[in-house]
Amino acid sequence: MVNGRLVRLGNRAMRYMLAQVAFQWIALVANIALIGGIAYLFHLVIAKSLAAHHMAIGACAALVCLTIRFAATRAAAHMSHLSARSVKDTLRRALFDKMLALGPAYAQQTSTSEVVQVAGEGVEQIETYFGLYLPQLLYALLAPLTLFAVIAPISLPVAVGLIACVPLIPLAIAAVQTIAKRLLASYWDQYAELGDSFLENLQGLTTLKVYEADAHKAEQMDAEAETFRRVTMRVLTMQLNSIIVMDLVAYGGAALGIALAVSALADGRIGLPACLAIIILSSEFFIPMRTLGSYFHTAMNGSAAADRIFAILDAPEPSPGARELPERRNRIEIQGLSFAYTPEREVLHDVALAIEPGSLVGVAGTSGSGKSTLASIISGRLTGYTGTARIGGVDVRDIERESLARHVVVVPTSGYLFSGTLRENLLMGNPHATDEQLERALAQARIDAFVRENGGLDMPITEGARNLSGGQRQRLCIARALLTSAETLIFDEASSNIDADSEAAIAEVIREIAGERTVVVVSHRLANLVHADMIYLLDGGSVAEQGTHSELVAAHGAYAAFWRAQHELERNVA
Ligand SMILES: Nc1ncnc2c1ncn2[C@@H]1O[C@H](COP(=O)(O)OP(=O)(O)OP(=O)(O)O)[C@@H](O)[C@H]1O
Repeated sequence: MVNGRLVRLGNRAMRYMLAQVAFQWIALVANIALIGGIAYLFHLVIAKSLAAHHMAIGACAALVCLTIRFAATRAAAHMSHLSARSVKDTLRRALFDKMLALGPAYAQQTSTSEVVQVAGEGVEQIETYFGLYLPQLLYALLAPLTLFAVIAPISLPVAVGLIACVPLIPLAIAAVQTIAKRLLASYWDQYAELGDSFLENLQGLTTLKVYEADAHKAEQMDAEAETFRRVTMRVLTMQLNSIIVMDLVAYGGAALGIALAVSALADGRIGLPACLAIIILSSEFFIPMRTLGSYFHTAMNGSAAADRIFAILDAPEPSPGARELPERRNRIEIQGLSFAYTPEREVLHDVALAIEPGSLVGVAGTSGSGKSTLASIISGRLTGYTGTARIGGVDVRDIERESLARHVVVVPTSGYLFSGTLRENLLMGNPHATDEQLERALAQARIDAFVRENGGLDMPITEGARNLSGGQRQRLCIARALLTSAETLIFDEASSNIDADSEAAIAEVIREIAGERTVVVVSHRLANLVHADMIYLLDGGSVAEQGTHSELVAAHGAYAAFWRAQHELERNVA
């Protein structure tokens, strides 16, 4: 009934929870005092000794009790809010820290929609667990014991009869718990699946429209939504059924208490005022347990959401390196490097290569040969490799993350530009850059004229940079990369999918910056590598050939064959 790990995580909220229970208990005591007072006045009425001053004292006492009850109930609600807020804060912070700790490789451990779901809806569900369920669990233990202590001196058999029924509710809860756990795990699976499809279809909506596949995808999503609806209904049915069982126990128990009190009255063991007090208090006996039962289902949902959060929090993190790299002249050296995304298939085998500081190195190969994987290893995004990948003599895994990020910058096929102004996007490369430096980088990336004509550094960038062409976007990303002080720039197919002018401009930039910095160009298009000091040709995850362009062409091997084929194709197209 209690998720130990979740409770430990919400440790900070514990004092609010205890305060909440204390306030609930004070409200209960005020209620008991009020009922006791009413019973006493009733006793005076029966005894025909009720005087005016009794009425006045009674009214004052009732007012005090009601005020205390009201204030304590309000304070308990406030404590509930504080503990929920503290837990939400802790959980969201833990998830956020985890994402940062996983770094750029987080997508290998979890999906974006899963993180969004658990951090949003999942954490909200856990709020109920801490804000309502756990305090109620404590209160539901405390309240019957308190009432037992009050009723026992009046009538021990009635008190024993009432308290004997109380454990039936937790027993009913425990009975449904196993079913509920299985059902809720399936509920969250379906929910995450639906979220994944929704996000993917939304992101690919244009493609779906272009290929008129949206109707088919809509049907698939309808089917998934229907499965989710069914599992939601099963969860609700289970919850309603168990609430009925708990109601039967709660109201049956209260009825038993009333019956016992009336029979004690009939036998003359208690008087009418005591009987009246017991009748009112016997429902109080079960209300806390009954309320606990109704919170239980939301709490179970929160507990199931917590399991998903823990799965993310438990994802193995790349061990943080601590070594700083020297600012300049770092040689990149790879030896016996192998890597597999999944145990069944190795995508890099025994790769060996060296990249001299300030050189221009090309990595060529057909699609799927492992070029981007190699780039990701050098930039520290993939860490689960065997063999060595060293920068400046230090294994990439041992380099402190920020030092590595300062040293190696990857310009991917389509870099991300954020909505805002161009200046804001460029300053990500170097927050201290002056306008002059920004303009110089734009000029170096051959995009300055376009920027000048479109509002300069304050030109707006819309969401997803949709107001720019692919080539413009790419050149702006290159300008941003140039603003960094990174010694090594890796262009991973940075000029694919763009117009010929942009491609030529990017090739020129790359040649210009080589020498000042180390440049690695990953490209399946060999024309981009002609000027490289060294080219490595990957084939099926291994280095098949290496040398300069002219050496490789002269060798008449696989590179030469690719070169001739690409050359031929481009001439025919032209
Ligand atoms: N995240 C991943 N999970 C599993 N397999 C992957 C993943 N990324 C890449 N692969 C596989 O690893 C192999 C190498 O992929 P990689 O992207 O490094 O090739 P590439 O040479 O850069 O290809 P391209 O030129 O098409 O970009 C491919 O067979 C691919 O299917």
